[in-house]
Amino acid sequence: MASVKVAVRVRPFNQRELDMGAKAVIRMDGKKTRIVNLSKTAGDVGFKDFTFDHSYWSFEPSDPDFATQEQVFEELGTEVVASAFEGYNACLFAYGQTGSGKTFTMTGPPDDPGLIPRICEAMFGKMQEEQEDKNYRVDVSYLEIYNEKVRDLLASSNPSGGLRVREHPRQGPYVSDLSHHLVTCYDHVAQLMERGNRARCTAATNMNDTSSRSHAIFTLTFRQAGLGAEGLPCETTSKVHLVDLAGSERADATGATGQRLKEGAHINKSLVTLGSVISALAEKRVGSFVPYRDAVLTWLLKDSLGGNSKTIMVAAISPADCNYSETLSTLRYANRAKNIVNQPTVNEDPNVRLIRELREEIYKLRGLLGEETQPKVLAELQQKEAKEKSLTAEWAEKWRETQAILREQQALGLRKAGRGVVLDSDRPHLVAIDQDDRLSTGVTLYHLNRNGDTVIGAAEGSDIVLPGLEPHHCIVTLKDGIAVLTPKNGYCSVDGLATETSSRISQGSLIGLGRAHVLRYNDPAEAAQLRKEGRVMSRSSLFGGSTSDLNLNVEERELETERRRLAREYEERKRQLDEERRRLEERQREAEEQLRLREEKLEEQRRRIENKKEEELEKVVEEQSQLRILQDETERRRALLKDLMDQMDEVCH
Ligand SMILES: Nc1ncnc2c1ncn2[C@@H]1O[C@H](COP(=O)(O)OP(=O)(O)OP(=O)(O)O)[C@@H](O)[C@H]1O
Repeated sequence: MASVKVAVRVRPFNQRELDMGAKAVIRMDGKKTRIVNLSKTAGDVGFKDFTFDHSYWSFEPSDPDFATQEQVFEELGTEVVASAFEGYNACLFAYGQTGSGKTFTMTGPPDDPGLIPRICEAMFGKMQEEQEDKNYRVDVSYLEIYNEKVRDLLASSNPSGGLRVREHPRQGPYVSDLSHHLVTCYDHVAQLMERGNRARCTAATNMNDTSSRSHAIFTLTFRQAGLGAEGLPCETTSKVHLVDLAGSERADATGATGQRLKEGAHINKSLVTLGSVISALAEKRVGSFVPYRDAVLTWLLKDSLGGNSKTIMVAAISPADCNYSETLSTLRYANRAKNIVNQPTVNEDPNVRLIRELREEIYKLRGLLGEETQPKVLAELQQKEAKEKSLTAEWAEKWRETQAILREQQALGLRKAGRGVVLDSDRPHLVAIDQDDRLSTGVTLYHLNRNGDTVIGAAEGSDIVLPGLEPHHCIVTLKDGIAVLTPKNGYCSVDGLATETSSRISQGSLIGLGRAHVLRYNDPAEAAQLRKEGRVMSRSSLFGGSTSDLNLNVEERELETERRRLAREYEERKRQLDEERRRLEERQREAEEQLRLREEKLEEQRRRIENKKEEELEKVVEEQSQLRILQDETERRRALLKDLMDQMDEVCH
C-alpha cells in the first residue's frame, strides 16, 4: 500500500501579472502551503493552510529557499527512477490552471530541463552503470488526449476519429495501434520527446500564448532482466507514465470562445472525471463506484489512481491574487489526492515467476529424497527439473533475441553533419517522404526483410503499413543483394515511370505508391560499391539530390530521364529474354529427359523380347533334338523290323 505523494510548486509572477501589479497570495514554510485571501470578509481568518509531501517555493530565484528544477528532480524524479528499477509502475502527473507551470516542471526549457528529461537521462545513466549484470529493453510512446480523442504524437499520421482505447483483461487499458519506439540511449528519447512536443496541439488563449490545450502522456516501458543468486532468472516490467495535463481553469476565465470553448468543455470533462475519481478513491468508501471509464484520461490512468502504481502528483500554482480562486481549487484538489492509496506490486515476468516457483519445489523435493529413493518423488523431481530447464532456456533465448534487436537498433546510426542530422543504416531500407501531409515532420525508415519479401500495403499485418494504399499494394523482394519491386494490386512507379511488372530497384530509386506515398530505396552496400567505383549518382531526390542535380537544366533532366527510361527498358527486355531463354532451356532439358526414359523403356522391351526369343529357340532346338532322337529310334526299330521280316521270309522259304 502506498499513498499518492503530492507536491505543490508555485512559480514566479508572469509578465501579465506583473503588468497588472499583482500581489502574492502564497506563502510556504517547509511542507506547508498557505493561501491568503486579500479580499477577506469580516469573520474570515483570511488564509487557508495545507500540508503536502513537498511545498516547492519557486517564486523568486534570489530567495535562499528557491526550489530549482534540480531539487524537484532530486526529491521527486529520483523516486520515479528507483520505482522503475525496483519493478514497480510509476506515474507522475502535473495538475494546475493554464500557465501555472506544469510544462515547466514536467518538460522545462532546454537550458533548465524538467522532470521528464531528467528522469529519462537518469534511467539511461543507471542502465549504463549496471549494464554488465543486466539486460534492458526500453520503449517509448507519447500520446495526446484532445477533445476526448487520442492522438499518437510520434506517428506520421493519425485516424481522424482518434485512436481507440481498449482494455486487456490482465494488462488493463491501452491505446490500440499506438506506436511504441524502441530506444537505446537518452539522445534517442530526447529526439522522440522533441518530435512529440512539436506535434502537440497548442493554441493561443488570452491567458497564455503557448498554452497547451491537451493532456499529454509520455510513457516509458522499462524491462530489465538478469540472473540473480544461483543463476535464477529475474525479469520485471515497469510502466512509467509522465503526464502533463491541460489547464484546469474555467473556460470563461480564459476568454475562450468557439473551438477553444469546445476544447475547454472536453478538457473539463476529463478533469471533472479526474476529480470524481480522486474523490471516490480519497473517500475510501468500500465498494464505491470509481468512474474511470467516464473519460479517456482516467481510463488510461486507471492503474496510476488507486491501482498498481507508485504515483506522484505535482500541483502547479500561480502566486498572484488574480488567480486566487483557481489556486485555491487546485490546492483542494491536491489535498484530496493525498488520501488516495495505491497497491503497487513488483511486476515480475510470469515465466520467471514460474521458474522461481519450480526451483523452490525442486529444492523441497530434493530434501525429501532419503537414502532410499522413492520412485514417485524421483519422477516428480525429474519432471520439474526438465520443465525448469526448458523454461530457463526459452527465457535466455528470448533475451538473446532482444539483445540482437537492440544491437540492430543501434546500427541505425544518427549522426550530426553540420546543422543536419543523418539517419543511417547498414541494411537495405526505404525512407518515406510524406508528400501529402504537409504538417508531418520527421523521417520514417523501413528496413526490408533480408533475403525475402517485404509486403507493403494498407492491410494490418503487412510488413510496412501505409494508409491510403491497397491492402496488398506491392512487394519488395531482396535476394542476393538485388531488390525487385513487384506491384500487386496498386499503382506503383519507379523514378517517375509507372510499372505493372516486376522492376529492379537500385540505390536511390524513388518508388511512388498510390497517390500519396513516395519512398526512396537505399542500399548501403550498393552505394558503397558505387562510391568505390567512383560513380556519381545523379538522381534528384528530396534526400539524395546533389548540387550537380540541382544545376541540371531542363533539357539535361529530360535527357537524363530518357536515358534512364531506355536503360530500364533495356534491363527489362534483357530480363525478359533471359527468362525466355531459361524457359526454353528448361523445356529442352525436359524433352531430353523424356527421350532418354523412352529409350530406356524400349531397350528394356527389346531385351525382354530377345530373351523370350532365345528361350523359344532353345525350346525348338530341344524339341528338334527330341524329334531327331525319336526319328533315330524309329529308324532303328524300322531296321530291326525289316531284319526280322527278312529273317522270317528266309525261314518261310
Ligand atoms: N518554476 C518556474 N520558474 C520559472 N518560470 C516558470 C516556472 N514555472 C512556470 N514558469 C513560466 O511560466 C510560464 C507558464 O508556464 P507553463 O507553460 O509551464 O504553464 P502550464 O501550466 O504548462 O500551462 P499550460 O496549461 O498552458 O500548458 C512559462 O513562461 C514558464 O517559463
